[in-house]
Amino acid sequence: MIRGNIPGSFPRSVLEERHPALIDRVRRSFPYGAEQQRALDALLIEIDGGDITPLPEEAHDHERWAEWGYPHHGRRWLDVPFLWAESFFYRRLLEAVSHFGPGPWRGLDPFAPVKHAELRGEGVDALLEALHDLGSRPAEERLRALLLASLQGNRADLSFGMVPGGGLGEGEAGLVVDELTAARDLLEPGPEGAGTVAVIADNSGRELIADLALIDHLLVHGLADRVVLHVKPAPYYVSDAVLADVMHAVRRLSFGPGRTAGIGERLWEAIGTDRLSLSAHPFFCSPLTFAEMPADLRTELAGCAVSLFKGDLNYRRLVGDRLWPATTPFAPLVAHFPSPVVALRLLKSDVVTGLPVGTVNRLTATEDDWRISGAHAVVQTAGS
Ligand SMILES: O=P(O)(O)OC[C@H]1O[C@](O)(CO)[C@@H](O)[C@@H]1O
Repeated sequence: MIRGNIPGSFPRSVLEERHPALIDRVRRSFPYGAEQQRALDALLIEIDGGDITPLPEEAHDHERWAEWGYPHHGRRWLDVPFLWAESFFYRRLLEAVSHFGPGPWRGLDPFAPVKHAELRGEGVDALLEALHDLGSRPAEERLRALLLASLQGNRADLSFGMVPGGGLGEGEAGLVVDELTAARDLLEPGPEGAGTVAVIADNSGRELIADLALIDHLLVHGLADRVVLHVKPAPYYVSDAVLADVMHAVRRLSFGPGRTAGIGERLWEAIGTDRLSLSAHPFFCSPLTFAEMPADLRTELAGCAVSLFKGDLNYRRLVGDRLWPATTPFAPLVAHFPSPVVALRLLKSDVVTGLPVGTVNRLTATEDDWRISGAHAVVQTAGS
């Protein structure tokens, strides 16, 4: 189990450096009132070597977190499982800024300014242009490009596979595991039709726009009869998509150049007819792994033809947030999942599975931070 108590480790740097910096950034995002400022001060002190305190009893999800939090309350943030510590940190941050409170701050996304800046930025302009250009390429080529665009959505350079990898001769998009062909095979309709595809979203902005373009392609080309896009029910891990971000992204597409406007319009209509459904289950802001997901969500996902997992955090929750030897086979680790799986993931944390031994040796010999740098990626599949 990954924890933050190893000096020099990645999780430790997240808990000791990124989280305090994030509190600072949230303070600069909105002119919060004195009550919120005091609560942020208290959280800052607590995460700096203090003991974890539970949510206040009046919090709507106090009971749920009391259950999930047992037995971590009262321990140091560094000593509890990293996934739990990160999840609870975001929940506490929302508490500090009165996100669920009865007052005027209720519902304000503390990360909205960051998200909106990205949506207005040049990266999104470039992506929209690229999506327009992509429309003239053959459908088969487009699917591959869209899967790669979705994979690389949170990378700086979005040029559909033209991005150089980690300089290790990995070929397209820095892939250290490339099961794109198997992913496309899984998306082929069966004799009874294509069925429902679940997309487990990650970040808003560029990544979500690329995901939405992929979803449009699946619907237009009959690779999905219906798509369910699973987003977070509350702001989480800074840029993770919530429902409002989907709306902003669809509007951005609708007002985009050339063919991208058509993508936005089709998605708008698909939402209105439930061919594209939006879901925001509480599980997605919980500290649980997919092996522990509640029965209602498990039943829903079991009915899907394919579940497409985006990003690092979803990957950690899929295989378990553990220091697996990087050669541990991927498929058996996700055998608990009730539908076939496609994972599109940049490597941004210590959790890695399914790598060939030669690749692990090569990466270990040449780069200290290959697990966390985001320079490498995997497309992994399981199930049939
Ligand atoms: O947006 P992604 O791809 O899920 O990445 C988020 C990652 O960032 C971190 O929170 C580190 O800040 C990781 O722990 C996490 O897995």
